[in-house]
Amino acid sequence: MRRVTVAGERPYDVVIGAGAQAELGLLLAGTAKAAVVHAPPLAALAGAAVETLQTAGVAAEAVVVPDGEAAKTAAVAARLWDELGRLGLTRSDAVVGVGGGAVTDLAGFVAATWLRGVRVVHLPTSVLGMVDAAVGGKTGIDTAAGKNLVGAFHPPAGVLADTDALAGLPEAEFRSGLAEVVKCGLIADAGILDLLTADPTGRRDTEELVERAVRVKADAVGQDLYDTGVREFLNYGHTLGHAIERVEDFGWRHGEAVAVGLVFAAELAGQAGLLTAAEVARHRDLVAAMGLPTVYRGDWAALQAVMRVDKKARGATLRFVVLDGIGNPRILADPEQAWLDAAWAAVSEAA
Ligand SMILES: NC(=O)c1ccc[n+]([C@@H]2O[C@H](COP(=O)([O-])OP(=O)(O)OC[C@H]3O[C@@H](n4cnc5c(N)ncnc54)[C@H](O)[C@@H]3O)[C@@H](O)[C@H]2O)c1
Ligand SMILES: O=C(O)C(=O)C[C@@H](O)[C@H](O)[C@H](O)COP(=O)(O)O
Ligand SMILES: [Zn+2]
Repeated sequence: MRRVTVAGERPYDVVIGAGAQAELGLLLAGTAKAAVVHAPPLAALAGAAVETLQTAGVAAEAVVVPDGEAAKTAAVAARLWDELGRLGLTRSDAVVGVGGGAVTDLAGFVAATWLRGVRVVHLPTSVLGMVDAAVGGKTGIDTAAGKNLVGAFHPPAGVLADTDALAGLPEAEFRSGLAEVVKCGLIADAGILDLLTADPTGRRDTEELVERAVRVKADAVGQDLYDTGVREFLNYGHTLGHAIERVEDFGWRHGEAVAVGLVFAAELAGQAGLLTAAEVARHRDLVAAMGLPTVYRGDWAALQAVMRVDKKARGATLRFVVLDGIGNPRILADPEQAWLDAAWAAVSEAA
């Protein structure tokens, strides 16, 4: 089993490997009650988690929420608070999130807010959840204005990334998760880029890729839980990516939108003279080889309006994560409109 410790006020481990789920009973030993939150497609895995907990003496109950991004709404959060009330969940009890990033974001947010904070343990079941969403304590839901606009920083008590769960993950979801992996490679770990260049499917080296990406995330989060410094670099590709998700009414997969956002950010850095043409091409070629989109045709004015509510914006100042050379992220504030337009042209008009 691979283990990555996330530093902080209450450090916790991300356990990665086949059978990691079995550690759930140990993690929550002595807990009286747990609510196991999951969407319908993960009923079997959630059922197994409930059984593991019951065997460990925890009165666990499954609570079903809608699948995918539809779970990340205020209405669903309110229903979940009602469920926790019905179960009588107290401050010594716990919430368990079983599923992709949408479910762990919701479960984490509800745990952060219920009684002003109860423990949450995540059992991510998608690549994206394992490498990113379940780790680091960013929790949240969407609003009409955009992605993750309501939320809290609430680190989990533990993350069990059981790679056996990936057997049932649809191929498109697997690929989508790899967008966050290649993001980590581009901002911090050339080894990830080498592995994905050798096998762009990510199938040959899945566990190593998951561990490496988790290490990149843990390193940033351990230094900057509250997103005021180095953690912002984990948002590489997300300024346009989140805007695409919003404009598409959350019908695009997160990783697919981020993939286009990575190419856009590289083009922007090219315009700013921070990346060479070859480095920009490396972004596009690798993302394309991984079967992820590099092109998006849409309403540029609408996308720019949504980007203004990106969490990195400060007042009227738009701030983008860009690379000053591969592996060297920095913030680019208020880029020239001509650079933005040229980067947009490059992702929207590409043949
Ligand atoms: N909190 C964070 O730091 C953070 C980081 C990255 C992404 N996110 C959020 O995560 C969400 C995306 O997560 P996602 O890509 O996992 O999407 P998702 O949670 O919407 O899951 C995608 C689909 O895959 C299914 N699925 C998941 N695991 C499965 C399995 N093992 N077998 C069969 N089906 C399975 C789900 O039921 C769903 O239909 C977005 O809302 C994004 O904003 C959060
Ligand atoms: O953990 C972070 O910090 C990230 O930026 C990771 C992102 O991949 C993730 O999508 C996150 O949810 C985005 O956060 P937001 O603050 O831009 O909503
Ligand atoms: Zn993301």
